[in-house]
Amino acid sequence: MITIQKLHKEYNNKIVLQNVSFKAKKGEITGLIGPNGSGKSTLIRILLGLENSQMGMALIDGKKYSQLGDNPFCIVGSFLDSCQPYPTRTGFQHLRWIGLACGVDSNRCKECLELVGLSEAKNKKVKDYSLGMKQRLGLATALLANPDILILDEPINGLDPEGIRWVRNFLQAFVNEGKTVLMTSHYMSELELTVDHLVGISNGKIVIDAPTKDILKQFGSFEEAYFKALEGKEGE
Ligand SMILES: Nc1ncnc2c1ncn2[C@@H]1O[C@H](COP(=O)(O)OP(=O)(O)OP(=O)(O)O)[C@@H](O)[C@H]1O
Repeated sequence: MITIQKLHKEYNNKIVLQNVSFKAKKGEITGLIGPNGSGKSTLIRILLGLENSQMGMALIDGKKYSQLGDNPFCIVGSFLDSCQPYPTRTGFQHLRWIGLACGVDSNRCKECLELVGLSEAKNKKVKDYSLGMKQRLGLATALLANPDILILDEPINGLDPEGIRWVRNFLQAFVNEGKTVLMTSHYMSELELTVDHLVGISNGKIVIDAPTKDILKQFGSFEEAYFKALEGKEGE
């Protein structure tokens, strides 16, 4: 489980996250939406120990990332849009390099390439991968140490419909094993099909935190729910 509790973050006196609290539960895909600059990536970076917050907590199974032990990759796998593989390495070399850092052997690297459908492209250089192939490689990297939790920043960005469908099916099978996913995306209608729970953020504040089925029952779509929630906040 991922627990975000009263998180507060400022950069140069500009508030980016304000009293943000929510949970991403086991057995569920939780989607995090919000416009550009609303604080989604900052929240994820805090969760992964790449940034500090001024107040509040971001916990993975009750612990800060830095308290997860010698091999946090076994507990949580992540995919950050900003982390690009070295372009002249092959897909396999990229995984092998990360695998060596987290105690994973070359068979598991091959297995992960197979899982994401990149076996045939394993000896191709990353610079020759399409965007969709790079996204798949990012997912393979997150899965390398067989974690129970995935934290994915924009995993479907730029994917074609087949790729998006593949990621959806993959993540749903992942949480059906009792695992946890937290993912961000701008594609609201795709998230309707993918996530079990939605958290909406605007100007660093939570504006939605509800199960998908309740949102769709009440508003018909994530888009309607999100913009209604913003109207509600404007009136406060
Ligand atoms: N290292 C930093 N120093 C100063 N300001 C930052 C830094 N990182 C992020 N910000 C600011 O924090 C705000 C939130 O950025 P963040 O990247 O978290 O938003 P986001 O919701 O992920 O946006 P997007 O959807 O465009 O990826 C933005 O105003 C951004 O300029």
